[in-house]
Amino acid sequence: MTTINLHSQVSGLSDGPGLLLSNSLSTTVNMWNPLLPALEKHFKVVRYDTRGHGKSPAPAAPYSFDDLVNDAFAVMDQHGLETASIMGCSLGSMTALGMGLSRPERIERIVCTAARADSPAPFKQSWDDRIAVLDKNDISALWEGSLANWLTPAFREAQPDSVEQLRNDFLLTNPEGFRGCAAALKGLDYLKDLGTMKVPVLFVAGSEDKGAAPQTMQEMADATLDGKFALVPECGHIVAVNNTSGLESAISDFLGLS
Ligand SMILES: O=C(O)CC1=CCC(=O)O1
Repeated sequence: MTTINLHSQVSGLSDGPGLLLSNSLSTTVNMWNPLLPALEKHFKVVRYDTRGHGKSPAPAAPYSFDDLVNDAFAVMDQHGLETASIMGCSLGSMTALGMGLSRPERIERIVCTAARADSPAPFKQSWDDRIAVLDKNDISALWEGSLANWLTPAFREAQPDSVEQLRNDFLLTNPEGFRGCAAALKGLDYLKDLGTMKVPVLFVAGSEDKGAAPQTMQEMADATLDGKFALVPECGHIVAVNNTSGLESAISDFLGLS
């Protein structure tokens, strides 16, 4: 498997325990900005742009979760993290699950926000529909559809600067990167393995998220050997942005932030 050099940033305690942050589809390292102050007091925080996103290169599609997992371990290696906890959002959460399943000895804890673990037919179809749009348009054609589930209407109204930041980063998504990640998402198949997961996992759902609905995530937690579930109220898919303090409360005990 070819290792590619992804864009990453490091902050927080240089000698602290590692925490790797993995972004969702069509976002960048910036999606974690609101949560950083709470994390940097306790961890060496390493965040990276998934391949095809932000400032990272976009190899030719398709990608698999094995590729994304390999990329993430390469980022850990690059920053001298033999072990780390991982927090993801959606695509990044699924990558975190793949890391925990494949090399549990390197992963302390996993926080999955806005995650799914399988790819039923309507989910697969939604990726084919988006790729069909992308065949005829540039990436901006997908923005409004994503935003509708990413952030609650109240947040969008109250925080236009946050929406603008997400939009700017969305437009950095390389179309090849989007296609590659969509292929990985269509092939997502971790649900059957969650019962053998050796790493503790906290699943955090936004109350209004339709793509990774609370019920789906509760079921994932139930299926996971050492799985827990938390609900963040008044919140869509991009939990770290939409309800930062709610996410902070949800992860506080699990990651030892208090
Ligand atoms: O972007 C979306 O609409 C939902 C999503 C699926 C995978 C991911 O990272 O976000």
